[in-house]
Amino acid sequence: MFMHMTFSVAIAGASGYAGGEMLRVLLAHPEARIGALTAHSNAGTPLGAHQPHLRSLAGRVLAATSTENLAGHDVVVLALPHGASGAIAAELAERGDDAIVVDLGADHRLVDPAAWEQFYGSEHAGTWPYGLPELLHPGESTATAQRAALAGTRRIAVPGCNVTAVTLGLQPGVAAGLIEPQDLVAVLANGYSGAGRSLKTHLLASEALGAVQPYAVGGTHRHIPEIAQNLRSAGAEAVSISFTPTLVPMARGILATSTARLVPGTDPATVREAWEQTYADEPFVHLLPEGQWPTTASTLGANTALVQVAVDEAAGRVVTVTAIDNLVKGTAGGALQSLNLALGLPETLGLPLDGVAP
Ligand SMILES: NC(=O)C1=CN([C@@H]2O[C@H](COP(=O)(O)OP(=O)(O)OC[C@H]3O[C@@H](n4cnc5c(N)ncnc54)[C@H](OP(=O)(O)O)[C@@H]3O)[C@@H](O)[C@H]2O)C=CC1
Ligand SMILES: CC(=O)N[C@@H](CCC(=O)OP(=O)(O)O)C(=O)O
Repeated sequence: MFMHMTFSVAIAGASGYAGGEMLRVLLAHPEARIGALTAHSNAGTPLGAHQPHLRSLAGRVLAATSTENLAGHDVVVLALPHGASGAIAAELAERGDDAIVVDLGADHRLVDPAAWEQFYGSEHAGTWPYGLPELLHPGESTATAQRAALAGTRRIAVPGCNVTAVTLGLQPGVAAGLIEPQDLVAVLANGYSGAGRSLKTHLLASEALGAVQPYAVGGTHRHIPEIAQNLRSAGAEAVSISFTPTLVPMARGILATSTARLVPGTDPATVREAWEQTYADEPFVHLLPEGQWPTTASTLGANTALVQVAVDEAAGRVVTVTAIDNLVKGTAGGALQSLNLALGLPETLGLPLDGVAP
């Protein structure tokens, strides 16, 4: 039994996809009380004009994203383009606001400022505790490692959605020393909502439907240093990953297929055991029974990651597939899971384990 701990929460960027999903999961959380909802170009317009599926607050008028409007809450969630969240977080801190700040954007995820500058081309905002409770650390169980870093924290850097999928797929093999972290390949099928509402307003349905399109090819994607950082945390000395995302005609979902060179002589049963042990007690990361493969459709609306692993003995490689809903386990659900830990609430409180199908 836990003590009730009602908290007020403001969402900056409530007109966007990530902000809208954060609001949806928070509306189902028994302890959350929705405070300010803010936007940028859409400030002054009703929430229902942008999030028509969120009926309970459809008439709420969006305020401008400013520290004045965001101050005075227990929790502030930043669902803003990278750069904007770093600036607002710094202003809130300067003002002395003592809210827990949850950044859904990239600004505070990377530890290495040089990696930030190389991939984002701007000054690094800083590093916050990383909001992936299941992240492995060598020699520590998942129950104690990243969760200990998140318990009671006042700042949470929520992982990139692709990063969550690839990290959860590969980290058991890295931590157990069964795969070569310098020979990794990941290819992802991504739904369009991952690109954000405002980023691709020019896209025509006639171009998107019926086509699969690669993007950020050739080692340029901003999630590469973040994946490498996670796999180093899981025990890799150095990481080399070829990472290729593709856009597929679906609204939500990520299917990440990652392969890695198997350490020669490793028994396939040992591989399965490593993945099984890693996720045996995880509430939201589920290794499927042998022979069943994850699909994005079975994660929609849920804070669930479905994982499978197999050994391709002829190729000498491990193949692991992870499916998530990019907006739930990949963003808002993962954020709320970490926020529950920060607040001392049960980690699973208010979070959907079951999805929507068909
Ligand atoms: N979509 C996804 O699956 C994921 C997104 N994220 C991250 O979440 C953040 C938001 O992404 P997403 O919701 O997809 O993007 P959207 O384009 O859907 O929404 C962006 C939001 O930010 C506001 N905004 C735009 N420009 C500015 C600015 N200069 N200053 C302040 N606010 C601004 C917009 O307001 P307005 O509508 O009024 O212009 C809108 O509310 C990003 O950092 C993204 O990388 C992280 C993981 C996954
Ligand atoms: C389909 C699509 O474009 N997806 C985005 C996911 C963005 C994301 O996870 O957000 P951050 O910018 O917060 O890292 C991408 O691959 O860049």
